[in-house]
Amino acid sequence: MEVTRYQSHAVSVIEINHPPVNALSSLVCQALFKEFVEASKDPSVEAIVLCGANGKFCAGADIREFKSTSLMKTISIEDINGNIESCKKPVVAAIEGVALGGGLELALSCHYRVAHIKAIVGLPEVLIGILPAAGGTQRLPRLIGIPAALDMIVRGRHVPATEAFQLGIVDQVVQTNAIDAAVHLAREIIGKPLDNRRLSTLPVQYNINIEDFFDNALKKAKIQFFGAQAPLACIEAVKASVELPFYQGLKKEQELIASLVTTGQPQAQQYAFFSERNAGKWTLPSGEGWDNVSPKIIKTTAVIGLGTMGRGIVTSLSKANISVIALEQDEKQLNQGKKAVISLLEKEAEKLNKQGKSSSFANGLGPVHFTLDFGEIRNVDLVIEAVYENMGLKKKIFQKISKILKPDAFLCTNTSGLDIDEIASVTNRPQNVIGMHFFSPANIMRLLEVVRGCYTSPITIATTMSLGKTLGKVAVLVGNCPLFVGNRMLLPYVEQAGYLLEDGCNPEDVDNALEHFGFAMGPFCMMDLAGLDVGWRSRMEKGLTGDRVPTGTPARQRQGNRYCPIADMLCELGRFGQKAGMGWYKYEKLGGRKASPDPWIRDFLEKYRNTHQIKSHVINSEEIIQRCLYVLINAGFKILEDGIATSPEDIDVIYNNGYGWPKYRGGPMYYAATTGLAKVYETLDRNYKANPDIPSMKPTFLLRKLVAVGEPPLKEWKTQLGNLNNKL
Ligand SMILES: CCC/C=C/C(=O)SCCNC(=O)CCNC(=O)[C@H](O)C(C)(C)COP(=O)([O-])OP(=O)([O-])OC[C@H]1O[C@@H](n2cnc3c(N)ncnc32)[C@H](O)[C@@H]1OP(=O)([O-])[O-]
Repeated sequence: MEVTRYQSHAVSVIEINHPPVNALSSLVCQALFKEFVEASKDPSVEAIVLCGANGKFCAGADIREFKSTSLMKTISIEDINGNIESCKKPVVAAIEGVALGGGLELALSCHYRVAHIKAIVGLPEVLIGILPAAGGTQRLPRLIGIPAALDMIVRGRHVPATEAFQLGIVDQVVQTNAIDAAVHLAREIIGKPLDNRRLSTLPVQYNINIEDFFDNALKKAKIQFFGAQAPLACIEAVKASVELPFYQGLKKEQELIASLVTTGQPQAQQYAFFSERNAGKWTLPSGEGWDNVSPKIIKTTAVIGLGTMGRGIVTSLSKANISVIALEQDEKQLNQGKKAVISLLEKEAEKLNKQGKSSSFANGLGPVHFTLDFGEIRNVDLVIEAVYENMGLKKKIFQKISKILKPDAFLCTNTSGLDIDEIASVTNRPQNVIGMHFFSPANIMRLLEVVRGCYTSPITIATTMSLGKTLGKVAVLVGNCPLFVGNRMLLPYVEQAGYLLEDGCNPEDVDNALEHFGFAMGPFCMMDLAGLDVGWRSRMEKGLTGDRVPTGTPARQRQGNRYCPIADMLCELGRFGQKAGMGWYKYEKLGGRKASPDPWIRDFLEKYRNTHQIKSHVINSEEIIQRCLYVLINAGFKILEDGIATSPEDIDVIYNNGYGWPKYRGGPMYYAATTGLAKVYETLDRNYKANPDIPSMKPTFLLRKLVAVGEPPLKEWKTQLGNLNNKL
């Protein structure tokens, strides 16, 4: 039964029961409508309470039912809302757990709302590419005013119960059972007037210049959410609450949602939503996986190395209230690390404070302990090594700690691309060794690549994936290969960006095209931020530049393939990016963030092209996007072929959460599917034939095969490979 009803004296309690989150599916809507009508007609019922089973009010419309072209149901959520709001008997919502999207819209149509202190409310539809189109954009501004409502709706913010009370969204916050409290309130208000509790009948109150306010909001949103259509539609809908009578406002919501669907963005964002949830459902070829391997509970941890990554990881663990011993090799670095962690934790506490939440670290370091003594980590459950990327150093540390730690402790390495098996091979428990590739800043970025080596046991995977979730990360299991998934795909993308400079572009042409596509940052801005010396050092280690390049090697060639040495040349001149005040761009000062195109670079590129007799040509944005993205996508197909990622969805989750890919485009593999695999294949094939010295352009076997079999849906791509390879 999706909806049940029972009576407590004169109060009828209607409970939504649709696990896991009581989403409003068509069946739930029909049942809710029916039960509500019956309760409202029943003469023995004098008041009604709406609630959700299993400690959750309702997470909104059932996203699984959204079809690509229509969001309509036989009975819409707004049909139910209208009925509730106009009911002559008082209706109280008892909010436990979550009241999100259609769930909050349902609660807003009730005459009163009681929330449990731990509940959260919000209208997060914007995050899945739509708007709160069941009256949310019309009722919320009438309840809490335009600025507060707009902020919640445009950002899709989750609001904790205490803040919801301050804003006036809920009438009571209780520490005990919210349903009992709602029933109690319902009894008290029987027979009392309800006219000013029906939000649709109230005027929207404001004392601001509405035209200016919405113009500014639109301008800001166009910058902040560049390219995304849903935030703009949300603003238009809230504006309609002021300009139009309530029922016309509802019509406007419907028009806006219908027009959003035609952009393809809701479909992409809903795909991203479910991909993210599926990423946690890892399964090995052996059948062992998330649903049959139990993780070990991790209570105590240690982090070795307090550089940028280590500090972020310590902060992350501490935020999750997991005890952590932070270890450094000398007093100076320990103190610097400690200062940095304190400052990060203070910022986190401030953030929580603003949300009305308390933190265990508000007045200090919470569960963090700093030490120079390896002996102190002896009894921890799990260690994360976060020293800099040097195989020799990492192996030394792993050898040492595997002798010290208790036998069942887990050993994790934070690396962005080193071989997990080589690191594991020096320990006395390779089955407990795993990669945890955090992204910088590690206390903020949501992505975590969990890297399985060939020895890693299922329980080590389960424990690390579960720890990732506890830390609030989106953990994705990947296989062990140089650079893993995200960075491996980035390599040909950055390489192409270099070739584009040789062929006639300036850095800003490439960045502008890709930022216009929706990336948070183009490749040259990204390199300036990360520091050009990082890639330079790695190329030196690989013998691509520096003393180890054999004499006589042509400047623009390595092992017979095309090579662009421009980044190396900038590094030789000390142009390391933001930290040097110059890189691909110039900056206002050392460490400055405001990039301006540098005439010096233009000059330099022109001379470079002359020296190498390169005929430049005008390159438009479309060519820039295709050249950079298609090689990145091609690398994604190779990763699937090699069994390094479980699915194209996992690759998209990695790009959406760690590489600034615009979520409204779903991710690179989803983008390839919507662009058309044949187009991607043909473009790559043509470009490869013209440039056989760029191997990353050669279409992969999987891409070719998928085109040959008629471009099956993304969910079926992996089945085309059979059991070719699986490193997971
Ligand atoms: C018509 C226009 C007006 C109305 C529009 C709307 O309401 S739009 C909606 C507006 N509402 C939202 O956007 C809310 C979206 N949801 C959330 O933000 C979070 O899921 C959460 C905070 C509710 C729970 O977080 P958590 O970390 O505790 O858990 P978790 O995230 O892992 O999810 C657990 C399971 O529930 C599933 N599932 C969840 N929600 C829905 C749904 N609405 N539908 C269907 N399924 C949903 C989820 O897929 C997963 O399934 P699985 O993999 O087990 O088969």
